[in-house]
Order: sequence, then structure tokens, then C-alpha cells
Amino acid sequence: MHLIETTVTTVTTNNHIFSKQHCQVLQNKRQTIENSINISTCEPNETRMENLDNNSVKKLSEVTNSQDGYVLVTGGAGYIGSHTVLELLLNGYNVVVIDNLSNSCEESLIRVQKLARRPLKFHHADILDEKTLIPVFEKYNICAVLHFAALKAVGESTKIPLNYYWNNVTGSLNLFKIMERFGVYNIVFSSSATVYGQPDTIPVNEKCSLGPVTNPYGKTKLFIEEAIRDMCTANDKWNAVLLRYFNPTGAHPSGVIGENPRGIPNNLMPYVSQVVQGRLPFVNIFGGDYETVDGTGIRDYIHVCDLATGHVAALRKLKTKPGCVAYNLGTGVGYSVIEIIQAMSRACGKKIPYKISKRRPGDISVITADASLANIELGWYPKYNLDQMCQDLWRWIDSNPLGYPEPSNESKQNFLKMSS
Ligand SMILES: O=c1ccn([C@@H]2O[C@H](COP(=O)(O)OP(=O)(O)O[C@H]3O[C@H](CO)[C@@H](O)[C@H](O)[C@H]3O)[C@@H](O)[C@H]2O)c(=O)[nH]1
Repeated sequence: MHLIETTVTTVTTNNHIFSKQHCQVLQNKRQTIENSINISTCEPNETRMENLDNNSVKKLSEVTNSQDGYVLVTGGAGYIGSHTVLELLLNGYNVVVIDNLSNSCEESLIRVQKLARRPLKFHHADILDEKTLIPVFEKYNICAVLHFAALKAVGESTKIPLNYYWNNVTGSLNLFKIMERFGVYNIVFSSSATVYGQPDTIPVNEKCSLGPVTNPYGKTKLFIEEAIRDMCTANDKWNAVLLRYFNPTGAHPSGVIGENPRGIPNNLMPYVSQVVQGRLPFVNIFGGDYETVDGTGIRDYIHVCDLATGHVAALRKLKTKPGCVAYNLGTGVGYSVIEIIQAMSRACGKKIPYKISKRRPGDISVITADASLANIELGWYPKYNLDQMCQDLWRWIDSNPLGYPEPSNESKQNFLKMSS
């Protein structure tokens, strides 16, 4: 087992796409991009909240053409969903959330309302169950849908692929059919960098070929993208923005909302967090023999609040009737697993033990985003660097060591009363 200050010898093999020279290019590029990222945080402040009411009507009508219009957020109680709902509320949108709460809880939304100082609407509904979906479309004037609801664990998807195809693909098609029935043709879809498979060129841009995708979860994202593309081609009433996220992490700078994984986390950052808390003994690094700076896999980590602002920018894009467009949301900066552990260690001031084990099946070596299309066409830029992502993540886990508590009955009642 290594501790973070241990120098790890890089083991390389010859059968990988990325040479040492390429890694050096990535390193240099990272430095340039890091220097250009605006590191000011988007922490909400009193002024912004107080000004909200003056701006809200204007912002809402900009996108929805209706002051009564709602943005429907599927899976809005989850990690990225809840941060996006907060950003929507802060930007003046009316929001109705549906969630089946299978991997989330109401507490995130209770806290979102407190942070935003604005109410949202919530319905316990499932994208697979039209009996729960239709009443929501009947009740609200829905102008656009942000579609997050999905199963999302790559490893789990290789074990129970049918559940993934059923929930993600069938659920999405069900949702799209109901949207069509109610004349709602605007959608922002929560896609993933995983649709690129292992790209030939790094950073990857939206013109790069898609697939082959190495796991069922990723395939569901690709299939849904394809379905949306076909829908937009067949009927020009449809407008869709496909957002391909790279590796989301961090938490709202307040430390009040964040990621709340159930069971042993699959993803790196939540796993590292539980090691920091002493809930898990060490980080298992999957593979030390990739041809990268230190032999461990490289990813493009992006702050969840930057993803949230990306969704608001995507909603505005829908107003221009773009047809079907895809955007990468990443910083363009890649970090190895060891660099992530070191950054987290800096944020929490603790040593983080780790052990290098064999590669995880289905993993790729390196991926980073070319997000210049989103910069140009959405006017979207990430604001947070890696240290801020880790600091915000640490603030969230330090103040909520066991994640969200079960809300009290009274607070649940109040929430439901406010919501429906
Ligand atoms: O316990 C762990 C977990 C992960 N890793 C490594 O950490 C990196 C990141 O892994 P992870 O956090 O699981 O993310 P990815 O596999 O890159 O996939 C994420 O990022 C994709 C977008 O690129 C999203 O589509 C997926 O939902 C999301 O899980 C990879 O090199 C993994 O091998 C470890 O070494 N140990």
C-alpha cells in the first residue's frame, strides 16, 4: 500500500495509444488551460438572491415565452439534477421535478429550496410509469424538459444490463412519447463522454466518431442520443441539446447539497471521500500500467456547479430552435487518479492511502474534453479548478458525513404541501 507522498514508479506497456510524449503534450496543454480558467466561484450571495425577483420574470419569458411555463426536471433530486434545479431557481425559472427516489431523497430538494429561497414543485413519479407522468404534463404548462433520470453505475450496468436498457432506454422513449402527446418538443438530455468510447484524438470534440462504447450504461446514453437525433430529423418541431458530461465532482460551495451515493461508491471521487472519512480503508487504483504520466487513468473532472450552469445555457440555446446539437461539458484539463488523490489530500489535509490493483474492465486510458463548441455557441465556460472541486467536496462531506439524513416527518409534510 502506498501513501500519497510515496513516489509511484510508472510501469508502461507498449500496447496503448498514448505515448509519453503525448502525455507531456497533455501536461503542457493542461497548464495553459488551468491558467486561463476563471477561478472565481459562483457562490450565491445575498445580492444575487435579493435581485432575483426583479430578473426572474424576464429570464423566464426569455426561454419559455410564458410566465406560467415550467421546466420539467426528471431525476431532479439526484446529484447533478439537484445542483441544476438550484441554478434554474436562482435564474428565475419555474421548476417541476419528478423523481422516483430510487437513488435520491427529498432532502436534497428541501435544501435546494432553502438555498434558492424559492419553492419548486415535486412529484414522486417514474419515467417508466406513464400513469405517474401524464398527470404532471396535464397539471403544468411544461415548456422544456431537462432529462437526468437514469441508472448510472458503469460497473453495475455490466452485471444487470437489462435493467439499464429497460430503465434508461425504455424510460426515455416513454417520456419522449408523452412529451410529443402534450406538444412539448424541447429537451436537454444528460448524456456522457462515455459515448465516445476510447477516442482516437484527445481532447475529444463533438465531431469525433461515437463508440464503440465499452459498457451497457454508456450504450444506453448512445442509444438515447440516436433516438433523439432521429426524432429531430423526422420532425422539426423537436429541439434537443445533448450535453456530454465528462467526470462530474465537487459540491455546491455552501456545503449544503452534494453527492449522496448509496452503498459502496463506484466512482473515484465518492470512493476517495469515504476513504478520507475512514469509512473505507484505502483507494483501490484500477491500473498502474496505463501509458500516462504516472500509469493511472486520466479523466477530465468538472465541478457539478459548472455542469449546472451548462444546463441553463443549453435551455437558452433551445430558444434558437437548433434542431439536435451536442456539446461537451468538461474543462479540457486531464488528471490522473494519483493526482486526484493528491488534490483531495491537499483539500482535507489528510493522507489518503491507496493501493494499485489491476485494471477495471471497460475502463479507457485517457479522455479529456474539447469544450470549445460549448464556449462559443452556449457562451459557457467552467469556473472551477481541481482544488476548488476538492475543497467543495470536502466541505460537503465534512458537514454531512453520512450524506443526507432522512427528513423529519414534519419537514417532509411541509415539502409535499409546498410542492403539490
Ligand atoms: O475506486 C476507483 C474508482 C475509479 N478509479 C479510476 O478513476 C478514474 C475515473 O473513474 P470513475 O470515477 O468511475 O469515472 P469513469 O469511469 O471515467 O466514468 C464516469 O465518467 C463518465 C464520463 O466520462 C460518466 O459517463 C460515468 O457516468 C462516470 O461514472 C478511472 O481511471 C478509474 O479506473 C479507480 O482507480 N478507483
